[in-house]
Amino acid sequence: MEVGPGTGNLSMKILEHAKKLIAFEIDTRMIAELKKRVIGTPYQQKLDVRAGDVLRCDDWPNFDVCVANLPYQISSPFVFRLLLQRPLPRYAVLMFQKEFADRLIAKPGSKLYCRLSVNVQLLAKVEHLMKVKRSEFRPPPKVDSAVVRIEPKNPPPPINYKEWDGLLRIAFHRKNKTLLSSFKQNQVISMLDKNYRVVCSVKNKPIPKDFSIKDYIEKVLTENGFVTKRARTMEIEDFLALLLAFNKVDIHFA
Ligand SMILES: C[S@@+](CC[C@H](N)C(=O)[O-])C[C@H]1O[C@@H](n2cnc3c(N)ncnc32)[C@H](O)[C@@H]1O
Repeated sequence: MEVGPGTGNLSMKILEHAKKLIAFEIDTRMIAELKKRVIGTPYQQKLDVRAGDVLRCDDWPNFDVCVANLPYQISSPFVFRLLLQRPLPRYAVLMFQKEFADRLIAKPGSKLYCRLSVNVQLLAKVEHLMKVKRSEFRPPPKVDSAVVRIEPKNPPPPINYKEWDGLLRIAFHRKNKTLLSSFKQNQVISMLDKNYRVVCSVKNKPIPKDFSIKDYIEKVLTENGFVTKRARTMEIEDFLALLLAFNKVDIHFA
């Protein structure tokens, strides 16, 4: 599958090697151009062009490899849509704006390490393949690009993704602060208090009169060695351990 065949040569190159290419394209002129290129050639049978917004298409067809020269504004939703695809594709080779690619592959301790890095690396192995300088294009765009290989982990980790992302949002809100300070924000406290009370009422678990979610959270962080940890240096395994520690005592993020 390719997103946006456009007038570039990417689709033609894929058609040389692929058994079949399903290409999504939003621009009708691009669709006409691509169809014109294959008409009467052996590639015509291999090509299936789907008109419309790839992100609005609810049922992507099954595919094993995805190759796309993406419009950069849809990079993030496209990657997550790809990682939610079932059955999982074997891998994707995608071109992104360089800064976005750098965040995808960033490791703990790097300035660029962020929620995006952790979320994608939880679900996939991400590898930088090559830089593509702006001067390689005519006319040159304003930004450099990079090609990245994304190989989804199969099977995917058994995790409640909403819970996971809820935890990361708090931890990365200020990624240089300690977790203790991130979890002491009023908004965070009131959200976690609300969630805790819902869980307790569902479980018929009594809540002591002098209960303080703030103290409860601090206790979990302390007992599990997370009080002074900072999101920017935490490994995926650390976040998984933290989520487990919170969930064990009925603190939930979604
Ligand atoms: C960066 S160009 C790549 C063109 C071509 N693949 C190439 O390599 O030369 C991105 C293409 O994606 C198309 N496009 C933009 N947003 C899209 C969307 N949401 N769904 C499908 N195609 C889209 C644009 O019309 C454009 O043709």
